[in-house]
Amino acid sequence: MEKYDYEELVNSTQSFSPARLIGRGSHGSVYKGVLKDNKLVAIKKPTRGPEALHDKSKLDNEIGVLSSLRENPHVINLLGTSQDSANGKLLVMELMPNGSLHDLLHVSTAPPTWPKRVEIATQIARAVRFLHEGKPLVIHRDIKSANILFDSNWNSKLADFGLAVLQLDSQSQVSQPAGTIGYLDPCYTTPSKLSTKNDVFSFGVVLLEIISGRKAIDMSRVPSSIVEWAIPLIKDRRISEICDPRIALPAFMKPTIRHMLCIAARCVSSNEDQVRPSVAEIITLMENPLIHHDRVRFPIWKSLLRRMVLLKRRRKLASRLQARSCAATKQGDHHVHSHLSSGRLLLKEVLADVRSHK
Ligand SMILES: Nc1ncnc2c1ncn2[C@@H]1O[C@H](COP(=O)(O)OP(=O)(O)OP(=O)(O)O)[C@@H](O)[C@H]1O
Repeated sequence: MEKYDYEELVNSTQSFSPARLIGRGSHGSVYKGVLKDNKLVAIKKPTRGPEALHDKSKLDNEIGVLSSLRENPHVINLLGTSQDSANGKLLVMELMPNGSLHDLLHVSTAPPTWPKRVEIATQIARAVRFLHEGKPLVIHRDIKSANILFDSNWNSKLADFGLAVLQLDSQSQVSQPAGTIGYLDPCYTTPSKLSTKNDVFSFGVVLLEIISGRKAIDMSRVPSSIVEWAIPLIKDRRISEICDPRIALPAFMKPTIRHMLCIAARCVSSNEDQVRPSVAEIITLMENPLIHHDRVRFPIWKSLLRRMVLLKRRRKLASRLQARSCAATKQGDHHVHSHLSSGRLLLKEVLADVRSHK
């Protein structure tokens, strides 16, 4: 991890000018910086003012957690830090120029396509698995669409580790429950309830958000919570009512989206131990189509039914041709008979029949 000279960061952001401000979070402001070698970076600087002390500890925590992680394609990459006696620590990370998933879903006028939504969900799940299976294990505690950012190739990465906890850290057991309303696991009520399943709950909310295009909490609707709204609809299999109405769901995507909604419902279940899956299980479910219960059940029945119908038709046709063959033999029509007995005519007719019913 690089140690940046504070003056270089000042110059790279035109003295932290408002023109370079990307946005403000709860524990700092993020600026776009252009380093001497023209490399583009994002620089997080604690906010000044009465909340500065709190901001500083969150920023320190973010630096501590990010610097303990190996590089991962779906987790924001920490490039380095800088220290200034007056301004404290600054965090330098890769620049994510395409904004957040929150903006893509709720601000942009071009909502993502259905395959893109599935890709985003899969990439976030991979990021969470990396954190949960890593050494040390990390619980993010603030998985939400505003913390999922897009790089120049529109790949998603999980960012904002201000609330994250390292499970090996003895302090982690005493952290007070924290997160964002709407994404926060209702089972996480005391410090001792901290677990990876808290992140799974938040991931489930993000899945619902990705599929519906609805905000986690929307005060203009009843119910305002996406979980309360979506779960009864999923149970009643009213899938089309959940899907983002701004973009038509193609038929070929329906089984996948139905399957993803079933995963989301399990993620937000209050039965943490038996129903809520681990993120490893979520990825297995997402990546292995054989476990796509909904996806498999209907096509298998459909194709079995279709095969039975075709088999019946073939048998009928075969017996018709058999009858014609007998008649031709009786009448001495050897031309027709030779074709029929060699099976060529039979095969041709059967194929034509099958094709006409495809
Ligand atoms: N690496 C980055 N590249 C580009 N933009 C970023 C980067 N990191 C953060 N941002 C943007 O900077 C703003 C502030 O981010 P930050 O992570 O501090 O807070 P937040 O996620 O918005 O809020 P909170 O900390 O309250 O959860 C957000 O608009 C975010 O999208």
